[in-house]
Amino acid sequence: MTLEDKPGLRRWLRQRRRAISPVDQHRAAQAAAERLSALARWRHAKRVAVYLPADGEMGTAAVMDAAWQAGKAIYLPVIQPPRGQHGAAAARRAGHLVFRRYQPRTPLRPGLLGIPEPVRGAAPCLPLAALDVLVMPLVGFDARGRRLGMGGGFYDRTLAGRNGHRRPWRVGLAHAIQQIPALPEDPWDQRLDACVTESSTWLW
Ligand SMILES: Nc1nc2c(c(=O)[nH]1)N(C=O)[C@@H](CNc1ccc(C(=O)N[C@@H](CCC(=O)O)C(=O)O)cc1)CN2
Ligand SMILES: Nc1ncnc2c1ncn2[C@@H]1O[C@H](COP(=O)(O)OP(=O)(O)OP(=O)(O)O)[C@@H](O)[C@H]1O
Repeated sequence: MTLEDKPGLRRWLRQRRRAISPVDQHRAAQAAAERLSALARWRHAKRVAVYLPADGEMGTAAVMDAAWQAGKAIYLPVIQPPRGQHGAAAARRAGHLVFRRYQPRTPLRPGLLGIPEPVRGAAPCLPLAALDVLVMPLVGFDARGRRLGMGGGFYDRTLAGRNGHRRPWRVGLAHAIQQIPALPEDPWDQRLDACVTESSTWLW
């Protein structure tokens, strides 16, 4: 495997992430939540998008509890297939994300790729530009803020073409073992503004 091989890197990093024990997962998520809560951009944010962890991703329960307690509104990503099309295959090809409000009692249902999402109608949608902070899940990141995701291209497509607009601050949340020296970068890849792990805070 070379560092240019995104699918190989993804498999290897996902395996490492899944191998973290539940106790270590919990400890790491607490530590990462404290680090994130200390950042000024986070403290000043009123509307934040988070994710529900899957496949060993850094946990977000502590982050969400802290956000609710601080009076922030939380939003979760919902996969949208391209206009006029349906199903997981269409979503994978050209889908993007919208963000739905999530409160402690909002009903969830598995979305097109199996990750739970607030059900339609139960929660209002917010345009990306109205979010102050976008907490992004990731498979890998490097020392320059490049991000490797699960491979759907959803965050990349959702953020594409928004560089001149008001845009949320993009912070990755990850385990330290997800950092690698240098990731390959494709022209459509969207970089992180910051990344928080259980042991470090990176600001770019
Ligand atoms: N927690 C979390 N939520 C998220 C993302 C994410 O990366 N993490 N996404 C970031 O884009 C979007 C979902 N993207 C996804 C991309 C690929 C797979 C995936 O490959 N899942 C299975 C196969 C499931 C299937 O095909 O039905 C797998 O793990 O192999 C899942 C979600 C929105 N929500
Ligand atoms: N702005 C875009 N316009 C069109 N296609 C895009 C765009 N961004 C990404 N894609 C497509 O999405 C696919 C997956 O991209 P990539 O492997 O970089 O995903 P990822 O960053 O790992 O996933 P995610 O953002 O969902 O976490 C690529 O094949 C690419 O063609």
